[in-house]
Amino acid sequence: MTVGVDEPDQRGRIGLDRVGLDLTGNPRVRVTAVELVASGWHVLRRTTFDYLDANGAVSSQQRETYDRGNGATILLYDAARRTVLLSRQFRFPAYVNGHPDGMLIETAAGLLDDDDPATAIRREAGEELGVDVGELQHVFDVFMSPGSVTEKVHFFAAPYSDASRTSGGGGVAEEGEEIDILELQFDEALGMIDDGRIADAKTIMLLQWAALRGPFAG
Ligand SMILES: Nc1nc2c(ncn2[C@@H]2O[C@H](COP(=O)(O)OP(=O)(O)O[C@H]3O[C@H](CO)[C@@H](O)[C@H](O)[C@@H]3O)[C@@H](O)[C@H]2O)c(=O)[nH]1
Ligand SMILES: [Mg+2]
Repeated sequence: MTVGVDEPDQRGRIGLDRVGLDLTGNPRVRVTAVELVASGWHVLRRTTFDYLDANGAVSSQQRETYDRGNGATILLYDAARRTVLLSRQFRFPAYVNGHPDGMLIETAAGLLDDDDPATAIRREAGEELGVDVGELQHVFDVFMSPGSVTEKVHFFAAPYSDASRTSGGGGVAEEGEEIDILELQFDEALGMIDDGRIADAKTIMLLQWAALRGPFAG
């Protein structure tokens, strides 16, 4: 028995070595082998596939992919007061790669786990920012790092108000989360992209969407 293959791992997963073998959407691609390189909190695979190029030649290629499941994120805004509600938390991968203290300012976000995107983002907005989200606006679905990471992130926006800030937020302590809640003027948040104080992709995308086509457009 191998954990994650035929015996559930710590997150209940099996069949981790079979993902991709049944793909049929692209007739130029035929997956021939999947190797589970590492299976920890997330999963690293090395996949071998035959690739038919534009000249008609077939080559065998390998790609490593990091699979952490899919995620969702949300911009919470108050259009009347021109504010947004963001989180700040320690992100080790950013810290180890040059961010001065690893304290990243982000839109609320989380992994879907077994939920659909809308359910997951309502859960995360409550856990992280203490907001009980009403009507949701779907913005777009994005592959954030398609050369190596499988993750697709579902983007949303929703209004918030004092009345919808129903709990303290702050994250789930048992999961090691410690999240500060930041309420910022929208124009200040945009300025923080320019000077690097906001350096998270999903957050920049949602703030720029809000300025271009969302609640602060025009
Ligand atoms: N023990 C352990 N815990 C981990 C590990 N990696 C993450 N965690 C924990 O797993 C939980 C994940 O929290 P979520 O809120 O569900 O996810 P997220 O990390 O905020 O992810 C969101 O932001 C990412 C970065 O922008 C997105 O990539 C992702 O899709 C999502 O939107 C956190 O408590 C985190 O500490 C690990 O390697 N080991
Ligand atoms: Mg999160």
